[in-house]
This record gives sequence, C-alpha cells and structure tokens, in this order.
Amino acid sequence: MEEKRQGEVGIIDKWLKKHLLMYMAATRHPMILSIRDGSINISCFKTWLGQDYLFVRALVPFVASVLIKAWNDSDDSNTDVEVILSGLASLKDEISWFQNEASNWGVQLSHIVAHKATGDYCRFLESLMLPEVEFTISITAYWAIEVVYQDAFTHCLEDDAKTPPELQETCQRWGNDEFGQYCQSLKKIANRRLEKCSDDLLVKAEATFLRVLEHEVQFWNMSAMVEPEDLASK
Ligand SMILES: Cc1ncc(CO)c(N)n1
Repeated sequence: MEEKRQGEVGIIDKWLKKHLLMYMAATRHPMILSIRDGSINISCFKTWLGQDYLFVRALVPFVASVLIKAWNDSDDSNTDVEVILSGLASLKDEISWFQNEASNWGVQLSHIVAHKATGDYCRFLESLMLPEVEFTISITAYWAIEVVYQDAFTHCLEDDAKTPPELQETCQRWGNDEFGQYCQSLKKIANRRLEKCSDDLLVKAEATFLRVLEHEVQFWNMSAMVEPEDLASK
C-alpha cells in the first residue's frame, strides 16, 4: 500500500473544506453558541438531555453494526475492531451518565417521547445498520456523528468561553482530549477506506456525511425549541 506523504490531506479534510458551511452549521449551532456564552435557556438543555438519551440508546445497535462490518470486511480488522469496541463499551457509561444527569435536573427519562428530529435521526441510523450498507459508509457516518459533538463541545470549553458551571461536565464528556483522540482514530479508519474505495462509493459516503450534518442541525434546532409545557409554567 502506498503511504500517504506527510502533509497530504485526506479525503475527509477535503470534504470538511468543501462543506465548511454545513459543518459549521452543525458544530457552531446557535444552541452551542448559547451554551458557550452562558445565555442558554435551561429548559432547552433539558429537552436536549432527554432526546439525546433516546439517541444514544439507538446508537448502541448502530455502533454494534459497524463493529460487525469491521470484523467481516475490514482489511485491517484487528485494530479497527478494537477501536470500535472501545466506543461501544463507553456507551454503557454514557447511558448511566444520562440517567444520573437527568435525575439531577429532574428530567424523567421514562416519560420522554421522541420528537420528530430524534425519530428521523434514529431511523437514519437504522437504515445504516442494514447489512447491505458497506463498512466504508457506516464508519464514515460513525466518525461524523462523533466529531460533531466533539468539535461543538470543545468550543464550549475554550479559555474565553462563558459556559455555565453546571454545564461544564456535559461539555467535558465530548470535549475532552481522549474523546478527541478517539475521533481521530475513527477518522483515520474512514480515510483509509475512502482512499481506496470506488468512485461510486465515495460519492455515497460524501452524501452520508452531509446527511449526518443535516440530522445534527435538525437535532439542535429541535433542542433549542422551548417545550409547550415549559411556556405554560412561566
Ligand atoms: C445527536 C447526537 N449526535 C452525536 C452524538 C455523539 O455521540 C450524540 N450523543 N448525539
């Protein structure tokens, strides 16, 4: 295999440049900016918390499907499987974190109903779980899903950010260095596969990346909406 020359940009970096506006719409959404400048309405945060709990639960079988595809198709399946397995394992801790955080904020997870954006995003995950969806496509989607949160929440932890103290821990969950490294590992696997896939698949993978960004924007939009019951209680 030809080694990439140092400094040469991979396919994903080309996409990030080409679709920068869409990427920024997902990672610098007004909801994220409102966390960063401290102006966030806490009821939006609670909406996000409940809906993201549903999303993360749906992420478990999706990541499991990526793992199976790595096992079956990957040209470097030992390390790929290990990377994906560590992500799958950490979802268990993440779900416990959501349960604990929800109880701290008085959010009843057993009563949460999926909003349209959550349902749409979960159905998209299900479509990617089908066996006929190639590993290259599903690992690209997995990287994109994780990197949006990593990038967005890292932004809320920068030195000049005014993130409220009670939201710091949430931002740390996705904005910590270790998760940043994890996203780099996913990017490396995706890039390696994308470098050698057919043009046809490359077009499909790029479209999948864009669909993830669209779903992320819709998800933030939905979270930023104040629930009718919160308005009624004002
Ligand atoms: C909507 C959404 N996207 C990405 C992540 C990252 O895991 C998440 N928890 N929720």
